[in-house]
Amino acid sequence: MIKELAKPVMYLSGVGPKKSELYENMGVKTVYDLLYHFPRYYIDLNSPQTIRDAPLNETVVLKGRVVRKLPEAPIRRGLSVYKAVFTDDTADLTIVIYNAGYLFKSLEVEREYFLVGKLTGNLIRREINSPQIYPAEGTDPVQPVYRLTEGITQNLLRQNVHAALTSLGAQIYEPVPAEILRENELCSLGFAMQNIHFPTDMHTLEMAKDRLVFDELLTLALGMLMMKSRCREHAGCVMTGESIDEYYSGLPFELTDGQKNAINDCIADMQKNFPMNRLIQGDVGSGKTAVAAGAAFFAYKNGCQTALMAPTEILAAQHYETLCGFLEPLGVKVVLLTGSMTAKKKEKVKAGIAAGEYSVVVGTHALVQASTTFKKLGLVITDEQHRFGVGQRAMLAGKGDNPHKLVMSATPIPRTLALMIYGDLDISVLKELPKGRQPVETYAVTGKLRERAFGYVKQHLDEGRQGYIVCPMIEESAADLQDVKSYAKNLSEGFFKDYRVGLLHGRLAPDKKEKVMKQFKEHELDLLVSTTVVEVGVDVPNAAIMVIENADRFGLSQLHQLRGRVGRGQFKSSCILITDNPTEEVVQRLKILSKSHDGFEISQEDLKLRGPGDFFGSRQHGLPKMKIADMSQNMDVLVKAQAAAKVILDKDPQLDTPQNSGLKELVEHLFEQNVSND
Ligand SMILES: Nc1ncnc2c1ncn2[C@@H]1O[C@H](COP(=O)(O)OP(=O)(O)OP(=O)(O)O)[C@@H](O)[C@H]1O
Repeated sequence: MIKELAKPVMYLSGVGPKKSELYENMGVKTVYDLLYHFPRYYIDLNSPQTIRDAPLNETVVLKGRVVRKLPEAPIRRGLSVYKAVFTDDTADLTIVIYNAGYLFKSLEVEREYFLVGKLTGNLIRREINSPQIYPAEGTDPVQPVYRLTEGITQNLLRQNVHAALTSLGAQIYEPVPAEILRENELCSLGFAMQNIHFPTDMHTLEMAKDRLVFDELLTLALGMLMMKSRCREHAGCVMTGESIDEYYSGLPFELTDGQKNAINDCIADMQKNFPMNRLIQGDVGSGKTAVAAGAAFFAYKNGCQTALMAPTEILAAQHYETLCGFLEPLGVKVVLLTGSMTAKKKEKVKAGIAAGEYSVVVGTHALVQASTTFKKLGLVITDEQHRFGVGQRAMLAGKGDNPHKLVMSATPIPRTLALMIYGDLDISVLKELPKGRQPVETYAVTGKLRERAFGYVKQHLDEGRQGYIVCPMIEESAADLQDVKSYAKNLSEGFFKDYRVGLLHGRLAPDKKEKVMKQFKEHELDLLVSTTVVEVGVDVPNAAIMVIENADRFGLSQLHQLRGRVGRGQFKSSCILITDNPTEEVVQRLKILSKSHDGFEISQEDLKLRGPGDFFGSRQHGLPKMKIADMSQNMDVLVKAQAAAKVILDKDPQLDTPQNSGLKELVEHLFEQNVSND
C-alpha cells in the first residue's frame, strides 16, 4: 500500500490527536481506514421535489429561497425557536429551527438553499423541522451520509475525507491489472474513491460502487483460491472413460436431466489430471444420492475405492442401504462403518477396507480415524459438508493420494455463499425434482388449531400414510429432553393412542435411533415424534404429513429441510407449522414457506431476513466480513471476480510479482483483519 494510505489519520489536516482518538472508536486508524469508511447512504440534491407536490410525513429534498425570517421566539430559558418562511414559487413552508441560532443567522433572505428533512403539517400550512440546509450554490449535488461516533459530525467527516483525497491527489495506487479493469468495464480506483464519497451524480456513484464491490470480491476470491491452490496439484487417480450404462439400466427409475448432467460433470472431472472438487447442490428430495452412487460406480470401474461420509449415524445407515440397493447387484461391495459398531466389527470392516475388499465405504466421522486406511481411495464424497469441520474433510481426503472430492449439499446454499465458502468449487445444480412429485402444501396456524392439525394427521394415518410431529427441542439439554419425552407420551397415550407412535431424539443411543428409524421405514410405526434429528436426508416416501411445533424458532431454510421429509413419494403431502407467537414478523416469515417451494428462493429470503452471519453461521467458515459487497446481491460480480482472480493467479500463483504487490496487500489486509476480529 502506498505510504500515504498507511499514515495515521492524525496527520491529516483538520484531524489531530483528539479527533484521531474519536476516529479510533469507529475503527478508523489510518487514511486507508478513513477512505474505506464508506457512506451509509446519499442525499441526492439533483432532483428536488416541489413544495406543492412533496409528500407529507416523509423525508423530502426541496430547493427554494428564504423569503422572510421571523423574530426569535424564546420558549423557556435556554431554549429558543427560530422560524423562516421558504418558497419555491409552487408553495410556501415554514422552516423551524430549535436553538441553533448560529444556523438561523447564517440563512440569507432571497438566497437559494436545498432543504432535506421531514415535511409535516397539512396542505395549507407546511412545516419542516430542523432540516439539513445546504446553499444551492457551491454544494456537491450528492451528499454522503456516514455512520458517526460521538464528537465526529457529518461535516467534519466530509472535510476529513476531502482532505485525505486531496492529499493523495491523483496518486491513489491502482492494484488491479489494467486488462482486468478494461474487460470488466471498471473505473480507476482514484475515480472510485472520489465518487464513492463525493459523487457528481448517481451514475458516477454506481460506477464507484461497481469498482469497489469488484475489488472486495476479487480480494476475497484471490484469498480463497490461494488457500486452495494445493487442490490443483495432480490427481492420485486419473480415471478413464469407462461406460456406466449398467448403472443407468439397473436403476428403478429414470434419472432426471439434472441428475444425468451432474453425473456427467463428475465423470468429466474425474478424467482430468487434477482432482475434482465439485458440489452437487439440489433441493430436498432431488435425488443427490443417485448422483453420488453414479460417481462411485465410475470410480469402481476404474479400480478405485469411494468413501462417503455422512453427518449422522441415521443418514450413514440410510445411504448405506440405498447404495447397496443401487450398486450391489452390479457386483460392487459396499460396507458401513460407524462409531457405534462394536470394536470387533469395526476392526473387521477396517481390515476389509485396507485390503481393498470393499469398493464403497459409507460411514460417519469414524471414517476419518487414524486407524482407517484405504487400499486405493479415489473419490471422497461428503454429505452435508457444512456440518463437517474443514479439518475433518481434509483428513478424509488425506487418506488417499489427492482423491477426487464430491460434496452433496441438501441445505440449499445460495450460490453466492457457496462460492464464498468453497471458493474454487464447481457446482452442479439439480434443478428439477423427480417426476410425479407434488409440492408440499404448507399452512401456518396458531396453537389454538393444534387439535385440528392433529385430526388432519389422523386422517392421513387412516389412509395408510405415515407422519412426523417435530417437537420443540432446540437445545439438547436434560430439561428439554424431559419435555420432549412427556410431549411424546401425552400424544401416544392421548390423541394418538390408537396408533403406533415412536420417539426419536439426539440423545438416544445410536443403536436405539437406528432401530426406531428402521421401524418407521418399515411402517412398523405410524407416527414419529422427533426433534430436528430428522432434518437432513431422512427418506421415507410413505410419510405424507408433518406438523412442526414452535415453527417460529427455526430459520426458513431449516423449516424447508424439515418439511422436505414429506412429499418424497407419489403421495400428496402437507406440512402444518404451529406457532404460539403469531407476531406480524413471524406470520410474514412463515407465509414465505406457504408460497414458495423452492429451496434456493427460500434461502435467499433467509439470507435477507437473517443476514449471512446467521445463515448457518457463515462466520464459522471463517469468511471475511464485507464492507461494501452484499452477498445476497452481488453474485454476478462474484463470478466475474473469480474469473479475474483465476487469470491473475495463473500467471502469478502467490502474487509475488511487483505489479501484484497491491493486490497481495489487500488480500493480507482482508484476511488478517477478519481473523483478528473473530
Ligand atoms: N429420478 C428419480 N425418479 C424417482 N425417484 C427418485 C429419482 N431420484 C431419486 N429418487 C428417489 O427420491 C428420493 C429422494 O432421493 P435422495 O434421498 O437421494 O434425495 P436427496 O437429494 O438426498 O434429498 P434430501 O436432501 O432431502 O435428503 C429417494 O427415495 C430416491 O430413491
